[in-house]
Amino acid sequence: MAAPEDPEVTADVSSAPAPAAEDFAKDRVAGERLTDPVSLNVHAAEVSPCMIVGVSGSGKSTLGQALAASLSLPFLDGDDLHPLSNIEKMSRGEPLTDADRAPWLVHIREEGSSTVREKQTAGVVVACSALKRRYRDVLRGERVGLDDNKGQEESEVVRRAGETEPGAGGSEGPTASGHLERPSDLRTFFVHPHGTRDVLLSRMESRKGHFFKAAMLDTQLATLEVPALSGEDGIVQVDLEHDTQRQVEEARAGLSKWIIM
Ligand SMILES: Nc1ncnc2c1ncn2[C@@H]1O[C@H](COP(=O)(O)OP(=O)(O)OP(=O)(O)O)[C@@H](O)[C@H]1O
Ligand SMILES: O=C(O)[C@H](O)[C@@H](O)[C@H](O)[C@H](O)CO
Repeated sequence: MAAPEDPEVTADVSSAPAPAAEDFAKDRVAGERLTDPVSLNVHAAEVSPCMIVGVSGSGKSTLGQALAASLSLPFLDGDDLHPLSNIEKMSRGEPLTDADRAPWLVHIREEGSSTVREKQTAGVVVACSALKRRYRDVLRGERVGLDDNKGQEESEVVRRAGETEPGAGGSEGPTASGHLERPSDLRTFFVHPHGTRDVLLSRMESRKGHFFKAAMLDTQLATLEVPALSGEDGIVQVDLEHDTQRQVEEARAGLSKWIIM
């Protein structure tokens, strides 16, 4: 995958402190669900993650796996990369805050870039809710503040975590371990399956054994900043009600505006 132009690097800093490695669910950490890596036939040096974003139950994992297979790229599921504390919180029916999501978003960006490096692929497809524009900016590798007005204490957590790591250049993004790539190294695109609350609710209610409670759908919808309406670059919206194969075709058609496939 290749992108013709670099996104602008933001000046502000933030993300949250990275939980220790052992805080992340060992059996969920990236790797076991990766598809076999095969490079795309592309003609430029840059590689690109493609993030499938949206509220719970919108079909991110289903579409992400299918799109990854279609593009012969590895797939990562953001749900597999949450710290255990986030899983426990969502299982109790409590929505995550910006401070809960910040280290997770940084971890996803890092896993995406390390997957590309290790598997030597032209990109990676990742399912991740990324409900707000600032979350997507973190996934783009930009330095942004995450602050959901939960009070000074959380803001402070986020601010401290965003302090530049020793040795990090002024234009480099935030990182749990101090080595996130510059945004231009790994340009990011977003595919959003978008549809109605009724369809989302019926999909979630028919899903058994998932940690996410259907009642939290409304908090997700209230939090969602619809990517196509947020003035962002690199956004493809697909119809939630279309079958997966059709969504893959829509996603590929949209991405072809920026990516040589
Ligand atoms: N295009 C589709 N048409 C009909 N059903 C679908 C489609 N895509 C996914 N589903 C179904 O909807 C449910 C949710 O899908 P999926 O788990 O992929 O969503 P998700 O956004 O990854 O959810 P979460 O973030 O909560 O894990 C599943 O039961 C899945 O089989
Ligand atoms: O941002 C969030 O609140 C969370 O990431 C959720 O969206 C879950 O990860 C997922 O969607 C549930 O399956």
